[in-house]
Amino acid sequence: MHINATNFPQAAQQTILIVEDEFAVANDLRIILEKAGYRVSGIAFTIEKALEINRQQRPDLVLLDIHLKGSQTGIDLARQLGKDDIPFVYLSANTNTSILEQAKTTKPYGFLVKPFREKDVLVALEIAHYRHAHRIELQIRQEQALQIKLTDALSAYDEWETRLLNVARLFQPHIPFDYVIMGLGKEQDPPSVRSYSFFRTGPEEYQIIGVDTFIQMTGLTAEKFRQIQSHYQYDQLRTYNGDRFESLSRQTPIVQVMARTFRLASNLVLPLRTARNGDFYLSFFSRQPETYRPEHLNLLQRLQPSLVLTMDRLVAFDKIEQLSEQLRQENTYLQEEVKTGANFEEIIGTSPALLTVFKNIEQVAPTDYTVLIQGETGTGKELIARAVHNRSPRKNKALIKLNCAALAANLIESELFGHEKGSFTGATDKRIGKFELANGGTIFLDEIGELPLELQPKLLRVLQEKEIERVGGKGPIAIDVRIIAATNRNLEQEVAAGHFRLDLFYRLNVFPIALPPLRERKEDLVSLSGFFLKKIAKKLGKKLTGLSADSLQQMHRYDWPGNIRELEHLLERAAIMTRTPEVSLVEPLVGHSRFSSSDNRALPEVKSFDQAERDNILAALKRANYRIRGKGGAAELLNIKPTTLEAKMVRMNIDRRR
Ligand SMILES: Nc1ncnc2c1ncn2[C@@H]1O[C@H](COP(=O)(O)OP(=O)(O)OP(=O)(O)O)[C@@H](O)[C@H]1O
Repeated sequence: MHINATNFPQAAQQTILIVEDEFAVANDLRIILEKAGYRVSGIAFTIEKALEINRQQRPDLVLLDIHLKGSQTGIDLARQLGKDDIPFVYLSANTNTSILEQAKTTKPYGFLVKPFREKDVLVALEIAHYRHAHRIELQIRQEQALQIKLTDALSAYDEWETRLLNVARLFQPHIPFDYVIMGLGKEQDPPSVRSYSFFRTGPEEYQIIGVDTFIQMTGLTAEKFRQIQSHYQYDQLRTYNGDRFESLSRQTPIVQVMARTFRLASNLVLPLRTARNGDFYLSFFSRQPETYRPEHLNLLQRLQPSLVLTMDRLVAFDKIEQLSEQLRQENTYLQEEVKTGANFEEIIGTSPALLTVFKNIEQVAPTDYTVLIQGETGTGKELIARAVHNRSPRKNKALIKLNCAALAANLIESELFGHEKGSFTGATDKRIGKFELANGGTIFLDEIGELPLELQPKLLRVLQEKEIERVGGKGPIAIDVRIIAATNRNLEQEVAAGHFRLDLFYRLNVFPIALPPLRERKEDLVSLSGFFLKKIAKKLGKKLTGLSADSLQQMHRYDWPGNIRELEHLLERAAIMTRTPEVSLVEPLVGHSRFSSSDNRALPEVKSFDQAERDNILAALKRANYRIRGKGGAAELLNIKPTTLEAKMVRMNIDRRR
């Protein structure tokens, strides 16, 4: 095709400035342009010269070489041209990616790669002219497309991390950055949304910087990180270039640490304050000191309302999702509780020892203090825990019970703190742990003395930080849970023996309640027996009026090592056997009086505590024909819960099927 002014009708009115320090190239260009009907306002070898020519006559377009002699490059001139709204097309030979990236941010109207053909030049000018004439319309269309893509990326059915990484990718051509942080603000709610940051390692590659990686890279301690992170301000849409960035970094330790670690030199913050669901923000950082310009601010200002709406909606969905998951699991848990019949709360007794306990409950229930209930097995520790919960402001939320002795060693952590899908073999679904389930309510840690040593620091962390971390999770989740712990062991002795951490003991022992054994409140025997007989009569469908005088006398002489649970089981056995409404004990209660003997001549053999416990379990298993649960099972004979017995057997390596 022969090219002249007729093929490019707009050429006749156009004035072009050529900024090029290679004379031969500049001259070729001049010839091409003039032949096509353009007017060349001048050829400049330097930026200064170009500015001077422009002052005399404003060109319609500038052809601009990126590499120029002198300290300034074509990119510097491009910034000025952008401000003056003069369109320009870059001329470049082979250019490295970093220069090209920078050039792109100046929003050129085209690129011409040297060496170029005449036709390439004229077509590039034609397109530049068209784009400049329709730039507002084009800009609106591009922004709309970006807005739609951002909303799609944020709403995708993916993890937050993936969604936000895609958002970062979408922003890159418009808001250049080397490092970006995206996250929910200080009132972090719901816990599934957190801060995410991405470090650019290549044109399309990003490294995800999680909290752990960040801590590792910066050399901060977790504690210090938390502390300085909480001071980060992001409530204004602002750019920090050059000196302003340096002063920001001096005033804000977290920015200083990031700047040092990732060699950052400028920052642009976009706060996204949602009406209902906390504050979100995007913070872009660049290694160039003057990256962020008014046009970036303007673009973000225009995108801000739609991003705020999207975030508000998504976070609300997340909250609903989380609440319904909690409700679902709470429901399953409560159904199981109802089935096991452990849901009633009637504490029988008027003995002074028990009245002191009642006073303790009244005192501590309305507070949020951690309660430690200590008492022998079967004394009613769980009942007391329920009573504290039911009299507390948390009574309408769940009381979640966790038997620390009955946890399978490899699943304890996931049971307590939950896990993310795929975090270990067999974790096919996300699961909420007991702590999260108890959020807003109370968690009852039964048999706390049995908690394995290696798990104790984790529990301590929950108590101190009031946050948990799911197995395979992305970060801590804030929780609001009241703790009630119970044990039949002497925890101080356990601490002395090195089985229990002292710091955890102090953290739990905030408000101790000592539950007296039955032998110290025998005055309650009559009312307790009456209560249990009524319950048993209903269960068995038998008429039972009370206990025989002889049985009551025996019961008063007895020491009740298994306490109230033992009493309940004893009465149940007697009630099953009885043929009359008046119940008599099946076997006489003798030989268990551990503390009444003063016969020093025939002292019994003394075994270590562990050996005695083992022998006792073996004896019970043998007598129960190796049956653990149910009537006459080993657990009942030992007066402990079957789950506790099973856990003890695993720990002591006792085979359940002899
Ligand atoms: N004061 C009481 N009034 C009525 N029932 C009671 C009382 N104390 C305990 N019980 C009953 O005795 C049984 C054992 O109580 P619980 O399970 O609370 O004991 P525990 O101290 O938690 O035992 P363990 O140490 O074995 O866990 C339960 O069935 C409980 O309802």
